[in-house]
Amino acid sequence: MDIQRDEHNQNLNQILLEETFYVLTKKNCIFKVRLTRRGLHLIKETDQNLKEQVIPIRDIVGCRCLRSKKQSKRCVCQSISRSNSLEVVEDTSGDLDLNDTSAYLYIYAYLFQENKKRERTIVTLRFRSFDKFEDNNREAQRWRTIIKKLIKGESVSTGNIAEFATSHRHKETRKLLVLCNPKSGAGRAKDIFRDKVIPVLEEAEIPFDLHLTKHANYAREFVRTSNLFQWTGIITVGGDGILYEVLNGLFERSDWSEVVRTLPLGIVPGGSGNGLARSIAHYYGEPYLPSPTLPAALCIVRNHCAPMDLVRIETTSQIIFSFLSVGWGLLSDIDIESEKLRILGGQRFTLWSIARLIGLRSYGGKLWYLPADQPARDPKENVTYSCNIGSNTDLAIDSNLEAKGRPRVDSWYSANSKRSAYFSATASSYQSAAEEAADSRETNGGDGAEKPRTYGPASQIPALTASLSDSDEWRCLAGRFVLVHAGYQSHLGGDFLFAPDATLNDGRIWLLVVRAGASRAQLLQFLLGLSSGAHATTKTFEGLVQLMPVRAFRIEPDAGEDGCMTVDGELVDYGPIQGEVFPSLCRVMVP
Ligand SMILES: Nc1ncnc2c1ncn2[C@@H]1O[C@H](COP(=O)(O)OP(=O)(O)OP(=O)(O)O)[C@@H](O)[C@H]1O
Repeated sequence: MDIQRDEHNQNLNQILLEETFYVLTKKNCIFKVRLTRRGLHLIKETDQNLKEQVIPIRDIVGCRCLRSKKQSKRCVCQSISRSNSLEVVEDTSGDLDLNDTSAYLYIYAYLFQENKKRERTIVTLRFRSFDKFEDNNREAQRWRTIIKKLIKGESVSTGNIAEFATSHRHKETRKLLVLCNPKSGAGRAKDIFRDKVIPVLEEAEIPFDLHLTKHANYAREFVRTSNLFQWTGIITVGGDGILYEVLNGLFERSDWSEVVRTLPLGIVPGGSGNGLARSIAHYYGEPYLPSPTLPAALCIVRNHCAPMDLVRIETTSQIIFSFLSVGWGLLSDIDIESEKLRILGGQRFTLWSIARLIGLRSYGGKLWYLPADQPARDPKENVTYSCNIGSNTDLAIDSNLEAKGRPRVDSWYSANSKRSAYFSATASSYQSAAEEAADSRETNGGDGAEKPRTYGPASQIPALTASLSDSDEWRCLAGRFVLVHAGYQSHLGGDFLFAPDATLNDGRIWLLVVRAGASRAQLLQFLLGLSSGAHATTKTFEGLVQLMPVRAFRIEPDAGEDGCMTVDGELVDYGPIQGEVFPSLCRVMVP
């Protein structure tokens, strides 16, 4: 074990490149600069002593080779602030200082400071050993190429390092699609992207195509209909709503499986609800406040991805793929009803929480769930619940997806369909694909344009139309509830720590249940605890509040009552709803 660790450390500390730089402004000050797999080592040698600073590779976002714009007498190896930058330009610029044959390597890093914030640092290395710019540039390019490879996590062998400046010269293969909702939050998403993210993308030399959404569902249509494989990742700038659109647009493509496997999603928080961005920062220990955009920008440029669970939601009228939560009761009421106070920003939630506590409501119904420790049903096992799943001819389109689980009833659903005819408490009734096509022609004014279908993995649980029984597998709570909220990330908002133990791909849905009977004072304490996660451990109203990990759930509200039901903060039809987790179904960009 120790031998392995020693070898690993040796490998990390092996010198890949090394150069000496002088700082002319400081007498007798020499910097030895080394590049190892661990990072960039700045070793300051003076007459008396030797000081070393290491800039870890994981803190470096990129580096660029530049040339001086006007004559400069400084030789640099130091951290300089943006305002103190040299006048440098791209080698291709028409504004070069031809008298200066130096090549400048700018290395951009965001270093952790003692106050647990990240600070931008630029290390500038001036290569000028040779008489010709081309020769100096070759050296600078060698450093640039190897640093870029290390940032991307690619292997670098010492054997062929000499060739790196020429044959292996770095060429960026990534190109990102950016979908920005200019209306999200306080309407600052576009400015956030321009001011906070573009500079980091430029430092990392990652090209992107930016599309501003023009209306609700623009992003959904865009990802459904575009050739997405021209990009290497999809970035959303806005709130959780724009990501919800993108995700569900992806599942309206017949090639969804290839898309979610090959294109990671990146999230730049710019809306009023940024639960996933906050959760990702939490999982990776990245400082989020006061500037939540930086961790997101770092995720985008670092080329690190992690699998993320998705939850397949079935309502009476649609199939949805959800990354954040399903809500019924108090929390959804506050979220949706406070929309009219949008102008107040985050304060609207506080104000409406008080209003809802005064006019406290509860909702009657049944909550079914499959505890997380229950093993998944063997797909080959015979399914015994009473569910009419249609004829095989209806399933032809997605027959390759039918290998496991319940046959694909969802391929008949139209994403925007409002029909509730799919749900029947007494007998299941699913329409065939042919009927659906006929209906869709009617609802689309007979022009033949079909509404999009939802694809995705086949369900492993009984259809929403099938009744459940309180078996060994499924558990049931019946009665009146103040709220039921199913979340799959740690945070459901910037300051809403919903499930402290959740991770990106734990294969769990965290079900929070508050039963009717809790007093207003207890509920106030509960609501106050949401920002710190205290609600998850509080013992003061034992029995009335539960937070439990499950694999699947179903909510069946009593008929005759009305309320709010949300998926990822978006309002859906009030009625029966169920969800099941699909572990690691997509990939997201992480720090
Ligand atoms: N250009 C646009 N104009 C109006 N609405 C849009 C536009 N683009 C997207 N939308 C809609 O705006 C809604 C909210 O988007 P988003 O989540 O990005 O912002 P938000 O401020 O966090 O929203 P909310 O607080 O309502 O969740 C989404 O449901 C989306 O469909």
